[in-house]
Amino acid sequence: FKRYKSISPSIDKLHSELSAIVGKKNAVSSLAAREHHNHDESHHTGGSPAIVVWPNSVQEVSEVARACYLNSVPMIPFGTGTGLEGGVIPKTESVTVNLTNMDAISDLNIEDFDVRVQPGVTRKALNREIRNTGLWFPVDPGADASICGMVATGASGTNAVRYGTIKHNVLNLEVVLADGTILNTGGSKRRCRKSSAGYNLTELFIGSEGTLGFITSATVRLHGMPESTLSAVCSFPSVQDAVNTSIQVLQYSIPIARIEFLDNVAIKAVNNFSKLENKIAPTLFLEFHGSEAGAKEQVNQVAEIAAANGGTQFKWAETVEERSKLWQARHDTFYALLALKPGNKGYSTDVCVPISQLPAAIEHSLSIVEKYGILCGIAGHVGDGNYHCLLMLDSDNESEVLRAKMAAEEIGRKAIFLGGSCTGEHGIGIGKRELLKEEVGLETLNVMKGIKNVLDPRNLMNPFKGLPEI
Ligand SMILES: Cc1cc2c(cc1C)N(C[C@H](O)[C@H](O)[C@H](O)COP(=O)(O)OP(=O)(O)OC[C@H]1O[C@@H](n3cnc4c(N)ncnc43)[C@H](O)[C@@H]1O)c1[nH]c(=O)[nH]c(=O)c1N2
Ligand SMILES: CC(C)CC(=O)C(=O)O
Ligand SMILES: [Mn+2]
Repeated sequence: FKRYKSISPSIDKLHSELSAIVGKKNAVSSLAAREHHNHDESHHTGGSPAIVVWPNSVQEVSEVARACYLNSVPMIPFGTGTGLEGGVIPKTESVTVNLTNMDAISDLNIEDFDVRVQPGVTRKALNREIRNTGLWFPVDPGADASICGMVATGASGTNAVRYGTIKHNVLNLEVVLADGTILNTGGSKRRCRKSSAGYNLTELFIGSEGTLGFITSATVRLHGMPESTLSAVCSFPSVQDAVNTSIQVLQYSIPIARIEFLDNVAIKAVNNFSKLENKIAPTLFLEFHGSEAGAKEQVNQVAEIAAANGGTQFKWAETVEERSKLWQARHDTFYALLALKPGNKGYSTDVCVPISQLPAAIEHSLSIVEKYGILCGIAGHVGDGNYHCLLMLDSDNESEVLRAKMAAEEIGRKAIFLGGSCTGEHGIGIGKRELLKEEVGLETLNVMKGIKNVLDPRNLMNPFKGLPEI
């Protein structure tokens, strides 16, 4: 294989130092390793890392960080590479730290509903491991992402309306800073539901996108498995009718577990891709959790609201297999939409607005994609006010790439105008750094910069991501 040829001699020196820490086979600069770590699932592009390392323990992560710090070489944490904002893509000569070798699940406290996971543990692996305990970890970004990666991006998914986002499900984090310092954000061994002790460093690291340090373990909350689960699909005469239904469900405080919106384009795509036969219309995918009586009561209330908004009768997923097929189809919406234009890349927006502003925001988004002539499907976690316009683009077509970028920016800006955010769950990454400035304002951005400066004074943790240059 071709080894990486660095422009700076310090990279060769660093490679020897890293090999001494993690072992020769875990410090690699082969083309295959570099290319495996030069992309995520987004349309974003950039360079490849100079070296990829696979540490096996928090002590090794700390020593790796120390070596990079002393050689002033940037570091990029790598989870499972399912991110949608280019967060793992090097923008300068860097070392990528792949954390998947650290895959221990420990400290499972069934009575307290909590567990500790290292960065190599994905949400599906955790749920497999605890399946006989009656507990589960509900945060589900569709992809089988690492839980620490989900912490790093501030992820959520289809269950957030009932169980909260990752932010609501983290109790403590173990973190390694750029200079190798190891700390626990809530203090060592802390795993209580509440704490008012000092600044909330745990939340500081949630959504930090690898720019403040490595998350080397997360203590997360678990939930009791519902006694009864019912899933259904309901279609509506218009986008407004579907969205109004979800707003009213929330206004009536119905504890719905999932309420997901798909527009006509997205429904057509998932029908083709996942062999479903849904009516081509604005649609809600719904799920109800509770006791048998409780879930049925929710169903009756939501059915009444849906009918008042012109919704069809619920089409039920009757068996466990049908239910998982339905939700797999929802999780595959990204790939289903891409299959509409083979060879295209997907550019996903991720705005989140106060739920009352959803109809105006979606209507505006549709007018924007029409204005720029971009094929787009919409999928949304409407119960959270969060939706994605998945813009399909031919990355060789410069005009289309530019138009998609302008459309995404206008959609993000409108959400900010409506009191919302340019990103509900995917993060800032490479593409939304300017929008972050508009969203939080210069004063707040300056405080963020100050925090970054304290934790990473040499700007070595995942530079050119998240915060814009001021
Ligand atoms: C089909 C499909 C569908 C979805 C999604 C993806 C795909 C492919 N996602 C996005 C994605 O799954 C989500 O952002 C995950 O949290 C990324 O986790 P990875 O482990 O893959 O992080 P990945 O390796 O991609 O890294 C992402 C960022 O986090 C940093 N990072 C990763 N691990 C770290 C660690 N241990 N310490 C410090 N920094 C770390 C990286 O440096 C990078 O900046 C999503 N998301 C979502 O919230 N809701 C959704 O509905 C979906 N849906
Ligand atoms: C590309 C996006 C549509 C992925 C996502 O976040 C989702 O499906 O909810
Ligand atoms: Mn999503």
